[in-house]
Amino acid sequence: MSHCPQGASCKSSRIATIRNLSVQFNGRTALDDINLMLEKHKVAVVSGHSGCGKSTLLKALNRLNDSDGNCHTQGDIELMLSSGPVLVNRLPQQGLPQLRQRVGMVFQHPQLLPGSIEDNLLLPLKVVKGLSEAAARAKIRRACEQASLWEEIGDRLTLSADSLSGGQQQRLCLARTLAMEPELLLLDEPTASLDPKAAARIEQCISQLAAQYSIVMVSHSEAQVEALADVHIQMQSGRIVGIS
Ligand SMILES: Nc1ncnc2c1ncn2[C@@H]1O[C@H](COP(=O)(O)OP(=O)(O)OP(=O)(O)O)[C@@H](O)[C@H]1O
Repeated sequence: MSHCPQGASCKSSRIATIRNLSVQFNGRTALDDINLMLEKHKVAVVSGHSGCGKSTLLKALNRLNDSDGNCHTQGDIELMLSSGPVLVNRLPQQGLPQLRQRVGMVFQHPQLLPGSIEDNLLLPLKVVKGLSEAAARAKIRRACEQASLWEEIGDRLTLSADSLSGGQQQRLCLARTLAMEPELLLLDEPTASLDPKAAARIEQCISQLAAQYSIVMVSHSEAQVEALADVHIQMQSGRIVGIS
């Protein structure tokens, strides 16, 4: 990744600038000429009908669409990270693990690794970040606290992650992502598979995290848009049709 030569760009209030972004899968358009600016430390909520391109837009920000060999992306995404500006679509393959640390993602359904709660928290820190066991352990409590999970799991870290409730599993995924210290947090319908009480816990976390992170979140819930969105991005058929 390129480094900012102490330029004003690092101090930009913008976390992402998307220019003329189009994405096709197998030649079919999923995103069509998206232009968008996202501000730092704001929550942008993306909504729109099923299949309109919301997840594709999120995944474009950390090049996750690339994992599908039939995906073709055009246009530019510039991220203003603490290390300097990064042109996402021009990063070589070997830059992607670092990009995905800086731009963390939580998916609709909890994506747990097989193993214990602490395995889930420690493994990415050790394998992806290359931290020692002690250094990795030092990070997990804070991440769990940020995800409002520590009180519930702090004394049972060695239990299987499968033993947690759906809402706890999703907050574990959030904690695992936060432990990697991302700058931009992508949340793809993080409450979709949860009951209202568990969803409310996650919403509470998100509103607290907003002070510290730049967040782009997909939601179908008008109440969530109302409660969480600094910016509401409405999509239709691969295009942005409203920003409010
Ligand atoms: N890996 C893929 N391979 C082929 N087509 C894909 C792939 N990912 C997405 N698409 C297609 O791109 C379009 C946009 O999909 P996307 O998942 O971004 O929609 P979405 O708005 O997030 O939908 P939902 O609300 O149902 O999750 C859809 O037509 C979808 O079928």
